[in-house]
Amino acid sequence: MSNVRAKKHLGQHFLTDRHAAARIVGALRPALGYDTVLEVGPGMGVLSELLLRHTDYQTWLIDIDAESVQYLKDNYPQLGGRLIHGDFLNLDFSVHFPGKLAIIGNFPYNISSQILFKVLEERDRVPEVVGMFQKEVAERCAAPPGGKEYGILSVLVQAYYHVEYLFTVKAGAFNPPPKVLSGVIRLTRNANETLGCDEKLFWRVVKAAFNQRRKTLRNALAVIVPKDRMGENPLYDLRAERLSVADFVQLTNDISQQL
Ligand SMILES: C[S@@+](CC[C@H](N)C(=O)[O-])C[C@H]1O[C@@H](n2cnc3c(N)ncnc32)[C@H](O)[C@@H]1O
Repeated sequence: MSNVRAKKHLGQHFLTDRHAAARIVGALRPALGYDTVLEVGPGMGVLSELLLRHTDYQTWLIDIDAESVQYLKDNYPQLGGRLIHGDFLNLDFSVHFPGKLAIIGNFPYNISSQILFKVLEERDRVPEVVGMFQKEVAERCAAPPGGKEYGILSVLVQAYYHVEYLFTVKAGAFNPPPKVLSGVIRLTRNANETLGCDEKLFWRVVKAAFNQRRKTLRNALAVIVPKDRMGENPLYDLRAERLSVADFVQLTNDISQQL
């Protein structure tokens, strides 16, 4: 079977380091309460092969690339309808996945943020994510308040998931090698399903706060609530990067009362 030709526009860098592949797959914990694992972007199946050895969950694959899908069909005929040719970003979860599922992947780096936002949309059916991203993106997801990596992605991901940075993977572990380092992270859904505030407003507040991250929140959030109605909450005198998720929840509740 000939190999899949790597296509740059689809972010195709195939992992050749089997030790790293085993660590990624080994980071899944089906005991968290799922019996399905969806791999996004399986390519030539370096992770899929390991996933398919497990009997405590059922493995599904989705890849946008017709050549990869044909390769996987030829090599893993047992997958049948669990191999989807399509765009993960347009996947309708309710069609295939009535229950909870974990998501895993060595994700295409050109659409990292969109993948994370799709996961956030589906957060109530996705208790766990194990994934490889460009190292900077993985670090942004895990970043604590206070630093320059801490931003919209950090707050929104951490609002719903506990984030662990697991390990770094060098460029030489791939064919062709990417220009950047990669980082593997694990996300575990928080026990609390809701944040304790108006969540739509929370998202607006977080985005507005970081859109003008050099300003204090009193200035940055004036697009949502007029300054003269902001009250005395001392959080308004800080910049976005100083606030924890709990602070953003508190601020959202404060703003809700003023609107
Ligand atoms: C970095 S490669 C990883 C391949 C393989 N998992 C590995 O580790 O060697 C990313 C894979 O994602 C696929 N891909 C790119 N965009 C996608 C999308 N929107 N939906 C599903 N798969 C996508 C590519 O075709 C490619 O197979």
